[in-house]
Amino acid sequence: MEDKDRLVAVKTLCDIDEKKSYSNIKLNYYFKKYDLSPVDRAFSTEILYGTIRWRLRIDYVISRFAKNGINKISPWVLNSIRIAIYQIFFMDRVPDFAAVDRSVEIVKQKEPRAASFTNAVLRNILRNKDIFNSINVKDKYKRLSIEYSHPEWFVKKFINELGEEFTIELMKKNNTPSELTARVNTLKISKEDLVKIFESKGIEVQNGRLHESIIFNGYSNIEKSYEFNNGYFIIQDEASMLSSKILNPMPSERIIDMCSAPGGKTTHMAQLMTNKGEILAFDIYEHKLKLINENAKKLGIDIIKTQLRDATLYYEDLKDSADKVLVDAPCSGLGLIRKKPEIRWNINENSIIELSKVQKAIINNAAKYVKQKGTLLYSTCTITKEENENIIYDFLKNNKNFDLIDICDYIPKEFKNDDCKKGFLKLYPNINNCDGFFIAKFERKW
Ligand SMILES: C[S@@+](CC[C@H](N)C(=O)[O-])C[C@H]1O[C@@H](n2cnc3c(N)ncnc32)[C@H](O)[C@@H]1O
Repeated sequence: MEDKDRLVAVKTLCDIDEKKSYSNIKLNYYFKKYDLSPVDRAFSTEILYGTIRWRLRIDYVISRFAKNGINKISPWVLNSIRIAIYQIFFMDRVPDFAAVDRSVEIVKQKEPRAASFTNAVLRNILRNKDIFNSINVKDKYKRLSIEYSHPEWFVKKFINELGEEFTIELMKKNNTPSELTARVNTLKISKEDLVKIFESKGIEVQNGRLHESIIFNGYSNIEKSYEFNNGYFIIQDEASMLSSKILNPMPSERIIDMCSAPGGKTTHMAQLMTNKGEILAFDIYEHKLKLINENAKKLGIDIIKTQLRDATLYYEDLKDSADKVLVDAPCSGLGLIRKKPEIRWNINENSIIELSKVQKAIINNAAKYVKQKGTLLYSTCTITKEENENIIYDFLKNNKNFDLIDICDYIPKEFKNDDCKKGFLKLYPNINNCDGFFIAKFERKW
């Protein structure tokens, strides 16, 4: 079959819309099914993520040419049109006619009667290319929402909380792909030795901003490498690494990780503990616990004990039992929009409220497992107040035996701001060039 790369992008987009599939999982599934070459995979990936990122802006253009409105267009046809528009406006190397013709061909495969409509809409857009840059909407929030392709509630919420200039910078950054960052597994190899191996293989890596972090320069197949499969490194963002570093687990301590899968932080803590001590790692999904065990095995770690537990429930057997407890809570993930651009379309203000209830339940249980003078760390990969500041201040109100503690010593200058003295750190992609993240550390006083 011809042009499998674009077909894969359309199929993945339809699965995301209709079955709420995860983009990365579906994309990999279709890569294998259609046996795509590395070059085709890169092309599909660019079209897919670009189209998801710019969906609202693209749909605005379509809506100006589709007489009966965008809602009347079937997902197959709509997504075929969307990918063509992405190529026309964002990919200089693709000739306009190729973008149009290929999408018309894809439409023909499933809905031949819609081919002439697709052709007409796309050719009309080509004749009126200026429209992409003339967003004819008076309302400021709506206009910014279209211009930067983020939901309107997101624009309003963050302009109210962080100001217009900051929110625009945040959205601009969210629309750029992130670097591929990895954590060197110092239990198996030093950073210097791993970098030397990569250099000898012509794989470009840069030193990261943390002792154990490195950054790959555009190498997309790194997870197929011998070094990855032998556990010399794991893919992880620096913001996520900071969470374990700030908790500062020590060899021979007993740690509880309340929400641990797939084990990025659990295995990092084990690494910081030089694989000595004990980590109880919980998750609510059995299949996700398997991922932790697989990761730990690959990384040469044997101090992690995975257990199927619901962190919103209280377990008497764990009372006062841990030196340190990590709550890396399930959250809206709005700090990860660069890596998972669809998050912005799947989350709304109600889901944030629902998640904050789960987060409250988890942190309050976690506190009961901390020994006297022990520590509790709360983190999320999101930037909403509801899931971060509100949670920790509510927690302090209900747990008078805990205090926030200064975390400045653990934070390199590129990530630091004055809040570290108060005991927390909020990271933004546009400021810190990492995932959006929140970390707060408490000590149990009595
Ligand atoms: C942010 S992720 C954790 C990421 C992990 N700490 C890491 O660094 O790789 C949140 C995890 O919480 C799990 N989870 C959601 N609800 C839970 C619950 N009630 N109890 C325990 N785990 C839960 C999810 O399955 C998910 O794996």
